[in-house]
Amino acid sequence: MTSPTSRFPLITFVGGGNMASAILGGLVRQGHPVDRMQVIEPWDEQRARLAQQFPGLTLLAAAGPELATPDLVIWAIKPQTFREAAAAAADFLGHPLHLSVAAGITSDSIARWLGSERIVRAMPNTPALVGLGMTGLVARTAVTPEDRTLAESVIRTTGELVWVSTEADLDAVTALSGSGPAYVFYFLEAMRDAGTRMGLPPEVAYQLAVGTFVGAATLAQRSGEPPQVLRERVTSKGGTTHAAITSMDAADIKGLFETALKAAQTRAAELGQAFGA
Ligand SMILES: NC(=O)C1=CN([C@@H]2O[C@H](COP(=O)(O)OP(=O)(O)OC[C@H]3O[C@@H](n4cnc5c(N)ncnc54)[C@H](O)[C@@H]3O)[C@@H](O)[C@H]2O)C=CC1
Ligand SMILES: O=C(O)[C@@H]1CCC=N1
Repeated sequence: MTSPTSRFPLITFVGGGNMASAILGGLVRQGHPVDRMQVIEPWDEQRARLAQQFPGLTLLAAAGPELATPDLVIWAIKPQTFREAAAAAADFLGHPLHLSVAAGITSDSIARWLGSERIVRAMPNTPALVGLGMTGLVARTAVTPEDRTLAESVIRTTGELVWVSTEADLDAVTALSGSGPAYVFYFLEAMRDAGTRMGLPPEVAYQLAVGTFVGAATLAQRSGEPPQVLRERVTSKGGTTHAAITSMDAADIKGLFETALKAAQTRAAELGQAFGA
């Protein structure tokens, strides 16, 4: 007999860490039944955590015959362990769509390991945990429009998405929005610490910094105006902002930022080479 929830695709996660939890959370929030999802996660403590967070979820310590039936397999493991996990799963797999969130690992490698061409690569970010993720996606040529729709429907539960044309573009996405939340947290630390050195209590400095990021990002999103216009509106002639931006320009913060992002992009390609096939 057909289960009343069987209209939902059956999804298996390989790896049940941060990213898998973020996507699982998004799916559950949007009403995807837990009995249409399963997770392969070898670490006992992490399985216990998932069991508590998502009661009723099927949790498996290793790949097995359960992998024959899913419509979608989400690879949410580290680039370093992907090859080993793929080897352990390959013999059990049916013919699902594969969605990988691993940084750097190319779809050529994944296709070779899994013997499948139906591969979408995604680069999400951790704000997916609160439904405000930003994900870049790229599809291998064999991926059908229906496959794209399935991948989109899953990722959309975690926030916004954009499709890019090439896997090289996905390395740039990785450097920009994949790693990007860490840059924001880094600035939050710097602003909190600077505020504290200027005499504010740390918690007040931190509250001001977070509120400023949320407010400025929301303003940029809603106004649709270019960031330099928004910046100029803050910058009074001969005023305080001008003093700060002049100091940042003198230190070439924008140039340093570009160097940093290019380092992340290069690292994504290196991970693909080092841990791919
Ligand atoms: N954390 C982030 O901000 C982002 C991470 N990513 C990518 O997501 C992937 C996963 O990252 P996280 O979730 O942060 O890592 P994580 O370390 O939180 O999760 C990985 C999980 O995989 C499990 N695992 C290890 N070997 C396994 C195997 N053979 N089979 C099944 N599971 C296995 C580990 O026990 C762990 O729980 C990485 O490839 C990373 O590049 C992508 C975007 C953002
Ligand atoms: O740092 C990393 O390698 C992963 C990919 C993007 C964010 N975290």
